[in-house]
Amino acid sequence: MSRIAYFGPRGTFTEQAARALAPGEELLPVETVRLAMTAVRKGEADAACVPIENSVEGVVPATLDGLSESTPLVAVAETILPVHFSVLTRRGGGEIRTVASHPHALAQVRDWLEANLPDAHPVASSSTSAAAVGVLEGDFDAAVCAPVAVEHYDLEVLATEVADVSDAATRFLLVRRPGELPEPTGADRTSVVAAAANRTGTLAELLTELATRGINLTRLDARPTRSNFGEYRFFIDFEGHVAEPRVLDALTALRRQCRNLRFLGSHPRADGTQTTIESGFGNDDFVEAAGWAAAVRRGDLA
Ligand SMILES: O=C(O)C(=O)C[C@]1(C(=O)O)C=C[C@@H](O)C=C1
Repeated sequence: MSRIAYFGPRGTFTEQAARALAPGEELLPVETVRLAMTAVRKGEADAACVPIENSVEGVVPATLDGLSESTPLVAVAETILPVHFSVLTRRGGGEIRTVASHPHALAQVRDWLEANLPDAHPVASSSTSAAAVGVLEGDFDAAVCAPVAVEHYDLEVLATEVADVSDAATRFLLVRRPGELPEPTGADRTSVVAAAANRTGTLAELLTELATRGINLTRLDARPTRSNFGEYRFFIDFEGHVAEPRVLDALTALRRQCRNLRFLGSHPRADGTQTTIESGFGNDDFVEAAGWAAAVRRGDLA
């Protein structure tokens, strides 16, 4: 049985994601995204489940930073969960003066809080279920949580299906130490992080390497390198799998442009969207062209 560390404590959306990504495996709740990754790096867990991006609030910075620091980890699977919250309070609790949750969660229920708990003060907690623990312990009066939290914490449900954007969703990754890659499926995502040099056109050069190979981007984010003010790491997700000749060709070109490039994995997309391949950019086109060039090199052209 594998051991899967996840961003906890028990009752987070990430726990739900971990159950979906690793059914039947042993789950290990840890306090932060970073500690979940550290558990994998140290060999205390085989994989970690972490949130990567939300359709309303965007990326989870702790996950991007965790993927670019220390020793490499690669994403081997992902899942997308719809995000509707439950608001939990202490049993028989009185006035609600503070309402706690993960900052990503609070940002997704701002309108609801304004309309329903206008006098409650929002307080950031390390995760949605850490907020539930805080309510139990008397630190806050209400918590905005994943619906499963109520199964773990003896709290009263004040509201369910709370979401300012009704079809909000969060994507989660399962990350491991580098090893065998998942097989390509035709609906895959490849991720890299590049610390590009601070000079004119570097980002444009990297993106051009993908564009000229007909590779569609699915996400682009920047995070500061933390060493020099104004220097960034670019997190680039794109369609395709590194087992495909055109993607491997693009990756090789990115590495040529940027020595500080980290491969973050190729894995099936949770939404099942097939890779769009325009005419002339197919894997067969790349193989045929490479064969032709090799023949030229050998002097074999008829
Ligand atoms: O705290 C949790 O329950 C989490 O799993 C984290 C997280 C996030 O960071 O995006 C996951 C889903 C929701 O969007 C809100 C919080």
